[in-house]
Amino acid sequence: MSAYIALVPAAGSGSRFGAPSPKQYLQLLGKPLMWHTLSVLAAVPAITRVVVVISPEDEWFDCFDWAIPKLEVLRVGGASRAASVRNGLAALGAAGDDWVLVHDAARCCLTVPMVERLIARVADDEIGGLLALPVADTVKRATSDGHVSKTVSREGLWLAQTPQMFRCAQLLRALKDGAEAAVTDEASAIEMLGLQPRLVEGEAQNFKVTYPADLALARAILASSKEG
Ligand SMILES: Nc1ccn([C@@H]2O[C@H](COP(=O)(O)OP(=O)(O)OP(=O)(O)O)[C@@H](O)[C@H]2O)c(=O)n1
Ligand SMILES: C[C@](O)(CO)[C@H](O)COP(=O)(O)O
Repeated sequence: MSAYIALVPAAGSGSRFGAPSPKQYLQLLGKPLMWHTLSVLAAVPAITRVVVVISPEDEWFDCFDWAIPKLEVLRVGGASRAASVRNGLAALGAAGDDWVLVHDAARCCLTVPMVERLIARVADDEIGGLLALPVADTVKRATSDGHVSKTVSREGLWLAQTPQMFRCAQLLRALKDGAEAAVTDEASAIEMLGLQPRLVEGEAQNFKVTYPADLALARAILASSKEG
């Protein structure tokens, strides 16, 4: 039987957030932000390993007591998200047909049901798939000076989230085939092989903490989920 392995790229610097430490280590309800992310993945019964990829120069990870079951750390992060994922996959020691669920450290409001929905919808799929959200607003293309050049049909447009779930060997091949420079997510690399990943409905709360204002929203969501 194929295993399900969570791989969490966490080697980014959080330049858009602009905090003194990378955003994945900011305090959120008394824990580092990515503690919430890793805890959810570890709580999914089907997932047997939760592997976090940090930078070789990371000076923060060892400052915290993570106390998360199934957690492993690899200090093989690269210069881009895709390089961190590729290096992590290469170092995993997984079987080629194992499933890897790549999830951004910075998407800390993920829930167990979201992950289970992805697994249930994709496990029988040949290729794999990802959580994503259908675009709900009117979409504008901008001119270079910030005016509307045209309104784009939202029909068939989705916003990619994570986890993104693929077979280990196929994803590694996709990321090795020179795709790394061109892709911002795993699905794009798979698409470059001519394949069509499955889209599975995500949720708005599974947003990526990117800018400072995002932290208050993440705090509110996590606090209310603990109250309920
Ligand atoms: N070289 C990199 C760059 C990013 N990431 C990870 O990829 C995820 C999504 O990236 P993003 O939100 O863009 O994070 P940063 O690169 O840290 O942010 P920024 O682009 O603002 O610098 C994050 O969990 C981040 O830590 C990574 O592992 N290795
Ligand atoms: C993978 C991703 O989360 C999909 O939306 C996203 O592309 C990663 O963040 P980045 O800002 O593109 O690095």
